[in-house]
Amino acid sequence: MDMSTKIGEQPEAIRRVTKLYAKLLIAGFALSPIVLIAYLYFFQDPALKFENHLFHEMAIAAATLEGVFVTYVSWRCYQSSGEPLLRWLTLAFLGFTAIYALHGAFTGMAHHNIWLFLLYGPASRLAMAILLLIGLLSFNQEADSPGQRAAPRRWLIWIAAFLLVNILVAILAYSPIAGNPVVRLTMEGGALAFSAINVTLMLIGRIRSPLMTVFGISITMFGLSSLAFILGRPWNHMWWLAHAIFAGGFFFLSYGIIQAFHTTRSFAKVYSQEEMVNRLAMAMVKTESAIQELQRSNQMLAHLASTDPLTGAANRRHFIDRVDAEIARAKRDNLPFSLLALDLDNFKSINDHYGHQIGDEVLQGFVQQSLDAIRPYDSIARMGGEEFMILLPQTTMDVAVTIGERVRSATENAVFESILIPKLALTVSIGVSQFGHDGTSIDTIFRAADERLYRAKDMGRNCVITA
Ligand SMILES: Nc1nc2c(ncn2[C@@H]2O[C@H](COP(=O)(O)OP(=O)(O)OP(=O)(O)O)[C@@H](O)[C@H]2O)c(=O)[nH]1
Repeated sequence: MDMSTKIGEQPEAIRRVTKLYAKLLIAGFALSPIVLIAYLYFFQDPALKFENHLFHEMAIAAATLEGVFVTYVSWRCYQSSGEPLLRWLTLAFLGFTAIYALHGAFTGMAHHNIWLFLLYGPASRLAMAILLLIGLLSFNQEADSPGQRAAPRRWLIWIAAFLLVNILVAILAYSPIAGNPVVRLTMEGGALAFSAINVTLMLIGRIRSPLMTVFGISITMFGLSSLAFILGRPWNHMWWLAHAIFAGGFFFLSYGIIQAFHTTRSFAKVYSQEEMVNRLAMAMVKTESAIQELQRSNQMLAHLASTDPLTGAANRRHFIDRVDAEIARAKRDNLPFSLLALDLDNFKSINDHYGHQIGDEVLQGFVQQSLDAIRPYDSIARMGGEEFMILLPQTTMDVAVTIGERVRSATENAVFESILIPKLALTVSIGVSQFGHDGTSIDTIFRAADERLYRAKDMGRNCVITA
């Protein structure tokens, strides 16, 4: 076997054939009761009966309990998702249970008034088929608001409607037309027709999420059970088979409800490929934005860790890293670079005269002025207090002096806009060193620049010293 063949890379023909096969399987499964119906129709004597009241009562009691349980689980799903389809499913189960229970309850009345016993069956299936069709028509409609979901009024109106149906069926059972075959056939045929419409609409609408497929198969079974009820007669085998087919559909649909309950609580959306792809895409977008956010935070942290918070200049540690890198580069490419050590003159007196706040603003203004005076690839760092350093890559001493001079005169002539105090005299003393000329280690070039800075101070400040 070729292990390199990946999923999704199957030949088109196989893909198509297997898809068609899957569709046929679903259709075959949904329609399989036809075989049983046909078997009884052609090979069984319709006069054969199994009239067992107790068995019927017990079966319908079990069906009623099942109906109550499925109604409850659907209702819980609806409360959670607000999906209109689930509201209608809940009502369909509730209506069916409320009406069908009487079919069981009146089993004993079968000999007294057969219609009182019989008509509740088709009535319950008709009500359920109508509600299930309305449910399908609400497929993918917007979810009900939490307020709408909880409102008891709606539910009470529906319960009243189902009780009214029960009363109407009783009235019908005692009316002269009760025995007219049209009555039962209209109800049972109606249930069959609504189920057929339901499945047809699903096929036309190409609604085929896995749970909706369960829905479609169940509705097909409900339709077929109505067909069997039409063909059957009370207590004969076709009639019992009809019960069994209906129960099969009911159980299968309840399986779908339970799946919804354990996953999204939304019948239409659970397991839908579209939904899963959407969720995956949403998760990916979230992950991506989280990663971007993380990267931004990391950059921010790196920036904070490497800059002086007051002036925005690099801090001492970061500057040392840069100089180290520059030393490595200079050694490798045999290129010069220079350093300026700067110290603001008589800065203490600025603080003393104008206050610390103004002193801070002067420091910030000085960094901005210096950035304007140096080249884009030069960098300035605050080494502490009012001491700064400038790294001048690929720069010899004479160029460094020119740049230092530019910084010095810019400082001397600066009018710090943020400062409202006129005639604030600010000057800077600068010592220059050059890698190679003054040594090849960070210590020696730092020391050389510092020594020249002190000499500049000694020589009366506001000057650039190189030796
Ligand atoms: N406003 C402000 N002042 C600072 C800051 N860091 C250090 N200083 C002040 O900078 C002054 C440095 O004074 P000194 O070291 O005596 O030097 P100077 O007054 O600049 O005199 P010379 O360097 O000899 O020209 C001190 O008054 C410090 O308080 C700061 O972040 N903000």
